[in-house]
Amino acid sequence: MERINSDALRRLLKVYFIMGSINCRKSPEEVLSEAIAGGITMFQFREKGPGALTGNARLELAQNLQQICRDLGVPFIVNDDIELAIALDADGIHVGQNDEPAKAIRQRIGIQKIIGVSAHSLYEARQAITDGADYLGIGPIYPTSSKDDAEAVQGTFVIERVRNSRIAIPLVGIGGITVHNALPVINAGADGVSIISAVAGAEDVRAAAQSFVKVVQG
Ligand SMILES: Cc1ncc(COP(=O)(O)OP(=O)(O)O)c(N)n1
Ligand SMILES: Cc1nc(C(=O)O)sc1CCOP(=O)(O)O
Ligand SMILES: [Mg+2]
Repeated sequence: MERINSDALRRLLKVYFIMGSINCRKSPEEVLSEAIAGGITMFQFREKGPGALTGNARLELAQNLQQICRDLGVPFIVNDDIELAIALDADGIHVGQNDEPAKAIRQRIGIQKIIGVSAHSLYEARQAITDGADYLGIGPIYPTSSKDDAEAVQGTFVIERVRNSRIAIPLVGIGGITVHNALPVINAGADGVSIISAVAGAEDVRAAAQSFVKVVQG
C-alpha cells in the first residue's frame, strides 16, 4: 500500500465532519448516517470534552461509527488517540501540537494511513510537513464553542500565509465554520472545511451537510 495521493485527499477534505457524543442532539450513529447521506466526505471521531464517554462505552461508539463509515464508504479518522486508531485499524489519525508528534505516529502506523496535524502558523505547518503530515487543519478561523482550549481566532490569515508560501499540502479550515462563512475559507486556499456544531447540532443534519457540499463545490 502507498501513501494517499494528495488530490484524492483534497477531495476527502471538502466537507470533513468531526463529532463525538457530546456534540449530538440525537444518537451519534443517527447523526453520522444522516451526515453521510448529506454528502460529508470524511469523518473524525472526537469523543472529547466534558461528559464525553470513556472506557468500553467510548470504544463501542467508535466501533459503531467506524462500521457506518465502512458501510457507506467514508474514511474514518481518530482524533488524538493513536492506540485506538491502531486497535481499530482506522484510516488515519488527527493530532495537534500538544499530542503525540506526527513523526513518531508515522513510524507506528506506516505510510498508508492518513495523518492530519493542526497548525497555527507557517512555522508549525512546515514542521508538520517535515514530520510526515498528509494534511493540515488550520484554525480557529472563527470563534468556536466546541473547543475550550482553542487558540486565538485567526480568520483566514494562516491559510493565506501557507498558500502564499507555495506550500501545496492539502489544507482544511476549522473553527466556527457555518454555511454562511465557509466560502472565504475556500477562497483563502483551503481544500475544504471541518465542521462540528453546524452539522452535529443541526435540526436537520442531512440538509446541513448538503448545504456545506453546495458551498464548497461552488
Ligand atoms: C481537522 C482538524 N483540525 C484541527 C483539529 C484540532 O486538533 P487539536 O489541536 O489536537 O485539538 P483537539 O481536537 O484534539 O481538541 C482537529 N481535531 N481536526
Ligand atoms: C476541534 C477544533 N479544533 C479547532 C482548532 O482551531 O484547531 S476549532 C475546533 C472546534 C470546531 O468546532 P465547530 O465547528 O463547532 O466550531
Ligand atoms: Mg488533539
